[in-house]
Amino acid sequence: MSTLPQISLAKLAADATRCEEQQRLQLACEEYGFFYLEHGIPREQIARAIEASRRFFALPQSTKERYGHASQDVYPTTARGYSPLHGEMLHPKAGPDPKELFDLGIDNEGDRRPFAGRTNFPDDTVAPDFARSLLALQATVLNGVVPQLGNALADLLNMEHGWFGRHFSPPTVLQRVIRYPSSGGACAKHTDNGFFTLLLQEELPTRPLQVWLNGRWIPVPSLPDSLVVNLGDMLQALSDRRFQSTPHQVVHSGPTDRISLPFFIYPHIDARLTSQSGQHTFGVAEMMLRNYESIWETGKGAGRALELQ
Ligand SMILES: O=C(O)CCC(=O)C(=O)O
Ligand SMILES: [Fe+2]
Repeated sequence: MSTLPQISLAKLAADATRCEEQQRLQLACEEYGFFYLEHGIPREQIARAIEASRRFFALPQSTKERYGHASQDVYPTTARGYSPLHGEMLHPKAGPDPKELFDLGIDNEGDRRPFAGRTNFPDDTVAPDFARSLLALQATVLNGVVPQLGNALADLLNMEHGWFGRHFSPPTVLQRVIRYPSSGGACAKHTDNGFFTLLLQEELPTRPLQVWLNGRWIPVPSLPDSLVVNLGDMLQALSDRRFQSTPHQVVHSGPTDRISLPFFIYPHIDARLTSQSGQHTFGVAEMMLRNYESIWETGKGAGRALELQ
């Protein structure tokens, strides 16, 4: 059993249930900052991306490193490609995380803005179906989940009609594939810096993802046909701290390694947003670049990591 709220996209969409589901969503955002979302994404599509990712991570280290940050042609280069075990540090006290990962985004050729442009992927001869299955999953998530949830959140913030479409067309997307080794994988405590994160995780007997709520760590097991949503620092700022960007961590060991597929959703890269009260204004590119500098250059960790014990 899980103690996190469960929200249904279908109920948010249907006239008969929308109002009640919006109220439940509001409570989830204000009290938890974390909830399950029943999504309707075909199970086979998720399984296909996880299988292809497992095959990629099983390649020789030297092959995977051909697709590392140095090979990527986006700014910053740390926003794309392969990062080995202990490559990223989310909290300085914990040190580099025992996990390996591959980052991609919206594959828009020729876009030279920060966090945009094409990923240097292994092709099908090297990692069969890796790029295709991940980009197909991205299309499903961007069409079938992001606008529906984004509009519901904008309504709760009393933003004007069309606000979400105006500031998220297209969103900035950092899509990640993570492998936590069975011998002990982890992702240190942090908050996510973006608007919201959608996490698809494998169903495992263990409960590696944990959320910091009311002074203790609460496990967030995978539930069938649901993804986990957590709110990020940008949404917390935009709601004048009414919505919570909740600290979380991963501690994994078990019979198998663990693959997780987070989608970090940010507004349009050129957007400048002002909170409901007018108290907080921030530029998206500027805030994202500051977070990347904190993780990859100054070693201060992700999101509000330094504020956390
Ligand atoms: O792998 C997970 O379950 C969560 C990872 C996470 O929190 C992150 O990468 O920001
Ligand atoms: Fe996170």
